[in-house]
Amino acid sequence: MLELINVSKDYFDFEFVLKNVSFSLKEGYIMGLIGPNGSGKTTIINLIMNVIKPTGGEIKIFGLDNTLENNVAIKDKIGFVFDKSIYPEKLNLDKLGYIYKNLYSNFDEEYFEELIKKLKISKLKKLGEQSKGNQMKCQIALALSHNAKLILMDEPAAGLDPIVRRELIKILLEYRERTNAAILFSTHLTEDLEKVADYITYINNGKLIFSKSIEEMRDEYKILKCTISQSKMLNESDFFGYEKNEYYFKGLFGDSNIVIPEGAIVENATIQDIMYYLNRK
Ligand SMILES: Nc1ncnc2c1ncn2[C@@H]1O[C@H](COP(=O)(O)OP(=O)(O)OP(=O)(O)O)[C@@H](O)[C@H]1O
Repeated sequence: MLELINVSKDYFDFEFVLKNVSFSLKEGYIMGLIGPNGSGKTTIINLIMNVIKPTGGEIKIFGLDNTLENNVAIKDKIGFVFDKSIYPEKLNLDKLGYIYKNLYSNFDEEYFEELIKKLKISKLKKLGEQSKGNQMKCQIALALSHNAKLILMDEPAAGLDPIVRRELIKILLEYRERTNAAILFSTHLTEDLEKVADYITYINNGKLIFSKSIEEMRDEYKILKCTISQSKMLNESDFFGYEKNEYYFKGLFGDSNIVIPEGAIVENATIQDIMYYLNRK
């Protein structure tokens, strides 16, 4: 469905913003794209959308090279949300719905109306007169309105309140159920991903750190918490990252052979723990 093979991007030939990134996503699965600010998430989404060109590597969508000659066929089946609204501010959802109906071969008017109701947005208010969160909701309704088989979303939950974020998760799960689409979305809101993602792809500094299923991640990364005196018997180099002060030690590890000090607590790492401690190497 979506495959990135050794994709690299640099600007002005000197600084790589992405280096040899490879991962794939199958239909019917939801993948969260995570990474610190400036790590390359938006660049990846823009490359998949063919808005910018890679310096090296290949991107395949529905088995087709995402180059210009396949652009129309591919775009027809992609629903997208960018981190900033790309539509003229004087348009409203009513007009945009009309444009989408003419642009996409599978526009579903009934479902579009349903989404507008669920997201509680106005069809008639101009985009420029709507709050940032509501502009995002408009993009989401449009992205899901035409039976796209691949949904790409760059920070769709940014600026949404917690209630709407929950609704968005429900909508994405329902959409996947309806269409068996693949959904890739970038976010800093890792607790949302715990609820919805099947796979996590972690980018840091333009490099792929991992692309794994949530189950693999849970098996592979654990958190150990103990007092500083209990930690004396630990080998700190066994940890991907850790923090300690004069009272406690907390670290991320993966090796099931490490000896756990008596009284220490071992628990599953959250996505946020994994990002945080891998960054503290
Ligand atoms: N047009 C450009 N010219 C030069 N460098 C660019 C350009 N666009 C992006 N970059 C650089 O590419 C790197 C990755 O940026 P990108 O926007 O993909 O990160 P991100 O992971 O989406 O960040 P954030 O979480 O802050 O949105 C950054 O260092 C950025 O400065």
